[in-house]
Amino acid sequence: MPDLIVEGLRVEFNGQAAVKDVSFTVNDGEFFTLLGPSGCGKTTTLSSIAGLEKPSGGVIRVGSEVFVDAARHRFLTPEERNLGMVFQSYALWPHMTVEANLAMPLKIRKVARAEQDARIGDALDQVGLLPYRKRYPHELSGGQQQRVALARALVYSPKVLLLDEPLSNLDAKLRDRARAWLKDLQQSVGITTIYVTHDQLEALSLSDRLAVMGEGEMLQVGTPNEIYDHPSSLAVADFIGRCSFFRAQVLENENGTLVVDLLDGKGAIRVQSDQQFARGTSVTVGVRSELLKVTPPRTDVPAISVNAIPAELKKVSYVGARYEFELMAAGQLMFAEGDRKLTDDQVWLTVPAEGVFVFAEEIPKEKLANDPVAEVVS
Ligand SMILES: Nc1ncnc2c1ncn2[C@@H]1O[C@H](COP(=O)(O)OP(=O)(O)OP(=O)(O)O)[C@@H](O)[C@H]1O
Repeated sequence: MPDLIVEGLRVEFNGQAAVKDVSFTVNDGEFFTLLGPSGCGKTTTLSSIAGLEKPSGGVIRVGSEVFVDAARHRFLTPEERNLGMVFQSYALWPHMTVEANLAMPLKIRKVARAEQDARIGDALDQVGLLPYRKRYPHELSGGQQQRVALARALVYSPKVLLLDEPLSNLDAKLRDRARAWLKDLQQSVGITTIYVTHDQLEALSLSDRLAVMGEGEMLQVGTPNEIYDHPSSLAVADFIGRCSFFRAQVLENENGTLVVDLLDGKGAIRVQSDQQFARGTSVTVGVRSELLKVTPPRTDVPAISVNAIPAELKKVSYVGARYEFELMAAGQLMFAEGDRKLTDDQVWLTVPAEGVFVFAEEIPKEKLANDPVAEVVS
């Protein structure tokens, strides 16, 4: 199956751009995810590929076939594109059996009766629902209905599969199982898939590559590891995983080691960075919560690490296998994790020298500790 190419996509609603100059390529057989907060333009991008929105700019191609070329006023209809689609609401026809639901797209495409039966059998087998072909949707669980919706999207061998938050109606446990099952199915069918979600766990676990979107733009495209370990901006680091941020100023920059002064007068920390910053540059240091270490006040931390700073423990949450901590340190609200409960108010927070991010960007105002949200949390 061919690659999908989106170039310079722009979509406007009432003169306002919901998608601005978005470009990406999805490789043959790849599971590619559009990830981002609500309203950032994921569904609009997917709908433009499906032919449900009419872009005002850009080109969309699958292999050599041009679906959209806005400058030339070329827009194929959804039917001409032959793409499989599954949305949040499965939209099965309630008065039709499972097999009748699957037969519908084949009838529309005028597939011969004998072939219809064979294809329906194959598609139901793929999703593990062959024995359920005579049932009606209300006789199936939510997860099973979701599988029928997927079988219906696969039954006519589409070029590309488009999935918009297809697991969001399932409860947490079922969702975990459905995620594993969906990945296996996609790999066994080998179909190029574009998946839309705002759930980062889903995106990281399912995708070969993903695109993080923000306010109608592409912020970063990469593998889950690239995006988690090397976010290109503060916004991406903040959206993926849980990150704490320190405002700092560069004191020294030698051989890949930065010494940065925390701006609340609590001292300096040393971090590794392959980026060059001039002395005096204002930077933001980002640290993943799982890398921040919290230790009780009795521990002689300064002897162990130069990167230990005093912190005030604000909140402890038990989340099963571990504890999550919210702390105030260096004038900022911080997030950390640990396997032991802590009860002291005053603790040490150790920042690792490696694996941190240094951005030449200011922390957005709403992230600062004195904003109303942070105050409510503390
Ligand atoms: N038909 C429409 N008319 C006007 N504005 C729209 C329309 N559809 C979407 N928008 C606006 O375009 C922007 C992008 O919407 P879109 O649905 O693509 O976001 P999303 O990232 O998929 O969000 P969510 O995760 O909440 O589904 C939003 O600001 C939305 O309000």
